[in-house]
Amino acid sequence: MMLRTTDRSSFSMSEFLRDAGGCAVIDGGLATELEANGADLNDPLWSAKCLIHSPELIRKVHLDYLKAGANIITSASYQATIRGFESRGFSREESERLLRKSVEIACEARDIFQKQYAKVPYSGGENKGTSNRRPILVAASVGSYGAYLADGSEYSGDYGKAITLEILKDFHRRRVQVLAEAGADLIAFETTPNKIETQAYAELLEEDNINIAAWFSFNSKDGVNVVSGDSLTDCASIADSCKKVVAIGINCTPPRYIHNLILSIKKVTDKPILIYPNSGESYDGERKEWVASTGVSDEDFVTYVNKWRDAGASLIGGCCRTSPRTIKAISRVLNKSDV
Ligand code: MET
Ligand SMILES: [Zn+2]
Repeated sequence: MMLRTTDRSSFSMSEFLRDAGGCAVIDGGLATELEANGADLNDPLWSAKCLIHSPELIRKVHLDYLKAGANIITSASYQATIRGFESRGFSREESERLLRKSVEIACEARDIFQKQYAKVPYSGGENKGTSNRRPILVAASVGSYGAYLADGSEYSGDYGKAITLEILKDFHRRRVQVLAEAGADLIAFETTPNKIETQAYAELLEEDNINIAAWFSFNSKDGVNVVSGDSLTDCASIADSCKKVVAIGINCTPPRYIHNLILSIKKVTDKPILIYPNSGESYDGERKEWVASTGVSDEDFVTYVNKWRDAGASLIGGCCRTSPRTIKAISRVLNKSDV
């Protein structure tokens, strides 16, 4: 029997962006929208808890984002890790099955949307390049090692001296392989807090048995560097050098910082730039809640969108505490005709 491995590393972001009309809409916050739909995610697995208990809710939220105009939906695997599932009593096989399930749920939502809701279904293949239909990608989310630790270190990027490049590669390797083979179009490395993890992802993508395109997305809390204090341009340059990386950008960062960060990234890459800021509220890791005072309304958020596009971003969406309403507003600003 011949073994076939899926090779999605030849995915073309420029073709996708052309089909999407030059600019694409990323979905909004997944975990926070699951919470808005009633899920209790106060758990080290965060949104991945729903893979075990409420997959239908994940499908609904993906579908809500597609109905709001998203071109890219991001799977519920941000905090889904083999080690995390194993520590909850799942076997290695069951843990891998849950990872695959995150991608399958997103693919199901895309299928349902294309059959039931899309005004003009996307058929890909022979119809590629024809106008008047919305291309949709499934991105498999990979959150950082800090997200797995669930101790707030995805927002400090401080893993301590004991964590080496090899440890990070070993932590992510099988997870990325499983997600890559589950049918996603690309991997979304999200909320990447430091340079060492950026390097780990880049080296993993060069390995023979990982064949998928990826985007690298960083977070910042000062509008200049990534959250650890490492240089954003150093991190973006690592991403730029990696052939499998098809877009580079920023997520889960307050909207007010985004413009400057786009300009920094643009200095070191010609690859497409993606941004999906959070609502501007900040997460208090100790109290485990969002602090609302500096939040940006959906109206305010979308007033930034044209500015971000003019600065060079071509994939725009939202992260934590943004919702299908935010995505609908972004789609309208970007003139998506089918929303
Ligand atoms: N894609 C993830 C989500 O929206 C990103 C979380 S950032 C902490 O749930
Ligand atoms: Zn976020």
